[in-house]
Amino acid sequence: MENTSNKAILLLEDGTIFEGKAAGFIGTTTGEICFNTGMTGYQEIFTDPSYYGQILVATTSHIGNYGVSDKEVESDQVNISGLVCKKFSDMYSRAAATSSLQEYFESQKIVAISDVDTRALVRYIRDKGAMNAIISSENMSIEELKSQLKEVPSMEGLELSSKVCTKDTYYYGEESASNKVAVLDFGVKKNILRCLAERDCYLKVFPMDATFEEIMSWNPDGFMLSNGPGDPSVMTKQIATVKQISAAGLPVFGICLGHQILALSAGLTTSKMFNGHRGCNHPVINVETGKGEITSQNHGFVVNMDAAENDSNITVTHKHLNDNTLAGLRFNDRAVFSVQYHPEASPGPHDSRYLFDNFVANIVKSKSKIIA
Ligand SMILES: NC(=O)CC[C@H](N)C(=O)O
Repeated sequence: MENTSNKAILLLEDGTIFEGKAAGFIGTTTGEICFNTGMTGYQEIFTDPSYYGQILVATTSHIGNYGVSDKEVESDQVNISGLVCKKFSDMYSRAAATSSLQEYFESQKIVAISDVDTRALVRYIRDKGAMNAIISSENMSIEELKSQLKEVPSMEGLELSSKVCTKDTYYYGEESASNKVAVLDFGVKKNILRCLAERDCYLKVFPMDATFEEIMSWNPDGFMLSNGPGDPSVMTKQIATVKQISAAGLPVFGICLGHQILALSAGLTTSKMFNGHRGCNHPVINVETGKGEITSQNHGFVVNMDAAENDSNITVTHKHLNDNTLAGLRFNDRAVFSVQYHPEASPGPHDSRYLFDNFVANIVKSKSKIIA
């Protein structure tokens, strides 16, 4: 059934329908539905590679009102598969903006639906848990959309990093910097690279299937394991490479998917959460210092707490204060640590930036030991 109005439909896997208005590119899109509670930073969210394959519901009521800017991207493309929002602004107001969100979505073929009761939708998903969904602004036949939706694979068991990670190695930062960090790219956010380069690090970014030998031949001083989309438990090859990396005796820092892969490489397990954590005001406690941190988060899987707490070589360093899930860990016998959240968060919060300082301090310490 062709759409002759500007109507759009959001259909959830369990048959629930939300109606709204077409925004962005006119078309049909599918993915796992999730919600982000951040009040700002929509362009950084849309371009975060960890959102690949997901339909995002923005709980903040205005999207598009400050336009988009070439400088506020976490990667070179929009990675969400679609957007659901309340008000999709036709107008934007900001001197630094380079175009409107509508133009940006049209150019990247991103389908959106606006004028949805996002409060009701989020409450619904929160009660029912993560599920797949389809948005269409071109086809109004519920039966056709239902059969298209049935073909969409579940996020559980899905490897998605290969869709977004670099295909070729590249360098980032100043070659004259004091520290060489090898970044294993599972879908890295640009701000992770910026945070390291700002701290006197020269980076070589490797594709996710790079071997340990290839990475070591660059002679790095430390390793960054990046964020990324999909289910970490099926990334067998990367888990094995990370096991070799963490045994190399050099400092390692893992963020989000990198944290999960590091945990799996140590024999811990991960599970799919009923609802993920996505927003920029997630409270975490640093168990070792007793200090609270407000963090930006975006994850749908989590490292299981019990096995981590019972592992004699692992210390759980951070916990999420809303649900007590594992938010950070370190190895007891080496300078290897990781967090489930985003210390590189842009536009913020910046409470956890100290983790980059700790990582670089570990590198400096490890180099001085090697020289001594
Ligand atoms: N931001 C990330 O790296 C996300 C990790 C993983 N894909 C998850 O959803 O839990």
